[in-house]
Amino acid sequence: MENNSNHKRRKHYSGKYPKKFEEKYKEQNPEKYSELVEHVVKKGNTPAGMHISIMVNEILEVLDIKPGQIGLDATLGYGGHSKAMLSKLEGKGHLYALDVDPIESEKTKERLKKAGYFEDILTVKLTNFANILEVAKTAGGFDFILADLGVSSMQIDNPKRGFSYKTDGPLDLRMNPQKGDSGAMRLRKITKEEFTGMLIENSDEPYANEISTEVYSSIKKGHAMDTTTELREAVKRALQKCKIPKEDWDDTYKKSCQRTFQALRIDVNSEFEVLYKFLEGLPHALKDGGRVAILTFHSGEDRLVKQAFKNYYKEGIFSEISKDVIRPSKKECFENPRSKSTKLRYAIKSR
Ligand SMILES: C[S@@+](CC[C@H](N)C(=O)[O-])C[C@H]1O[C@@H](n2cnc3c(N)ncnc32)[C@H](O)[C@@H]1O
Repeated sequence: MENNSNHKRRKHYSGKYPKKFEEKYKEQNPEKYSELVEHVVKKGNTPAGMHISIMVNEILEVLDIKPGQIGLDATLGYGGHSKAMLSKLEGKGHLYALDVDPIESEKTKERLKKAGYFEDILTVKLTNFANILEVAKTAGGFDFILADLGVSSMQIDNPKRGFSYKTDGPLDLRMNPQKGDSGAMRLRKITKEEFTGMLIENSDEPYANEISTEVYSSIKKGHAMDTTTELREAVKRALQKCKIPKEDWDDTYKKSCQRTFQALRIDVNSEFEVLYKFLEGLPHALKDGGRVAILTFHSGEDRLVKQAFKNYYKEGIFSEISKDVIRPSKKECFENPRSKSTKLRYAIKSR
């Protein structure tokens, strides 16, 4: 009889289609299963392990990239925007691309290499965009800069990263899991009052006090918030005490979970602080006449960008700024629902 002890069977899932991230191994291998990946995208979903870049055409239009220019993608992610910007360089010039995520940026670097983008045209750096001035010094200033803020779909969809309340995993939420405190550690270190403040300042959470009271009474009873499920369940218990009308329950619960996880993520990754530093360095990093485009995903981020652009315009540092935010088309929102909350602003540095 044949010895099959070394033979590994693939994981089985119940039902016709895989539901869990780790079961979607075909989607995570787009080179081998390109037809399936195309099918998933056409249905308006993001394949596991992939990120669909947002407002690519609008960004290319405002950045007006010319061959030979030097550019910065401050948030490399899956590399979709980088690829689009590189194609505009037509093999001449250079693109610097930054990310803080050591896991995904390494994969993206390899993917872009396979697509023919080597170190002569592309430099990938594992660094925070708060360090924009150091990178600009090396590059000699930038003709164009893009920042697509927040997290990638690869980060959100991987339960091990702990970004989503929808799947069970460790309450991590760090874009770089090798640095700093995880979400669970942060909750252990701060007070109930600090958590309330975080929920209000970072996410405008209307049930901030109720949620932090529930979270900290659970922690006091010895139930550490170590997993995404534990935090989600604490949000649920808090809202159950708030007498929310039955017809509003699903929406309220979903939004409070989203806002709670967002608030903690912003805190864990110091997102406002690093954006502030990036915006502060921006005028010095851009060459005269250089262009910048920034995609934001929540009002706190957009407020910071809008204010900085307005100030630089008033001071004469920027010659043009977007009058209003530019939003994704209806078609894009339909094809990629994750683009719905996106706001794009651009600016041009004076000559
Ligand atoms: C929305 S995704 C970018 C997607 C990318 N534009 C694309 O086309 O695939 C945001 C990325 O920025 C990274 N990121 C977020 N904050 C950062 C920061 N302060 N410095 C560097 N990278 C950051 C995240 O790790 C994530 O990979």
